[in-house]
Amino acid sequence: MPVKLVCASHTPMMEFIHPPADVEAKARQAFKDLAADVAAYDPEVIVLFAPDHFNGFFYDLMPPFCIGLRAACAGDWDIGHGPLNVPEALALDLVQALQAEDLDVPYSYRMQADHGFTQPLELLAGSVGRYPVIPIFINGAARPLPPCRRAVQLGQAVGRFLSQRPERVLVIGSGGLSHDPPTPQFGSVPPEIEEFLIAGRNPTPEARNTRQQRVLNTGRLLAEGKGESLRLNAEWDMGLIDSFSQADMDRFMAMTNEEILEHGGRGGQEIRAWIAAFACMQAVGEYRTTTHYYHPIDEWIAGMAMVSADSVAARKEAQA
Ligand SMILES: O=C(O)CCc1cccc(O)c1O
Ligand SMILES: [Fe+2]
Repeated sequence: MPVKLVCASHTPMMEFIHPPADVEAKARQAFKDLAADVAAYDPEVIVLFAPDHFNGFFYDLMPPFCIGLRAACAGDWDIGHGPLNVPEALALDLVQALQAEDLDVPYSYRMQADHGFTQPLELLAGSVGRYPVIPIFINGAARPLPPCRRAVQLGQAVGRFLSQRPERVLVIGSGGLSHDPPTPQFGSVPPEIEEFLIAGRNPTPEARNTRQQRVLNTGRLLAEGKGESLRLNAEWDMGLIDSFSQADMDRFMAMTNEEILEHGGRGGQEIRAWIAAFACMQAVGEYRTTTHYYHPIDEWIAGMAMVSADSVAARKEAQA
């Protein structure tokens, strides 16, 4: 029944390209401090909302959401390998609880979890397999995207399910405040890239490397004030954090894809993961947030933020 939330940006570029040393040190320390909080909380299960980046989900069958009943690391950016520790019976119960609420949620017995999932598990939970985790994919990359209000509704329904459960739960939302990585967009790319977007699972190491170099190059250019990618937008990001802190779900129910793209860039669409996570938290009860970190880090193409939330009831108990 107790639920704690952590939402954080991800950026697999962390091990490959470096911002000024003091910026990097503070970001890493903030992740370490949060990981210590997570270890102290000692979750019995993690519910992880995260996007994919054409590593595990493709246009041959693109769901708006997907609950992993079994899942393994996709292997992109060399983060994590092998299976996630999914509590299969509990995940199946969740699917059925959502169905009972008329939410037609897709599920998978062979989900590939990319860095959207694996990086927060490594940074916040110590390793991919450390705690039982129910991975919930939210499409934030493949247009047409599910409306933000669907992420609110999904999150709330997951929260209602968790309210009925005895486990100590950590809810994680992974990804995007403002950032604009060079993820190819169907409709404006040549046929061979379209083919990749439709059926590009399990690429060769060479293909993976080519893609990653392109992302790293975009980071280099952004840090030099060059390139095509949208600048990071601290004002937009702080506004989002503020809305989450106020549990302003009305804003997210009405948030449009165009608005996100304009202010937050292509990667900004990943905000759906935070939206679902906070909607989940809100359905469990009143909460208070703590902003642990924010800094726009060009080299990492990330409005890098870390925010946690604890339920007011749990805080009162802790004080008593
Ligand atoms: O691998 C990719 O295609 C994109 C990697 C990537 C980079 C910066 C921020 C992100 O959120 C992200 O996902
Ligand atoms: Fe991402």
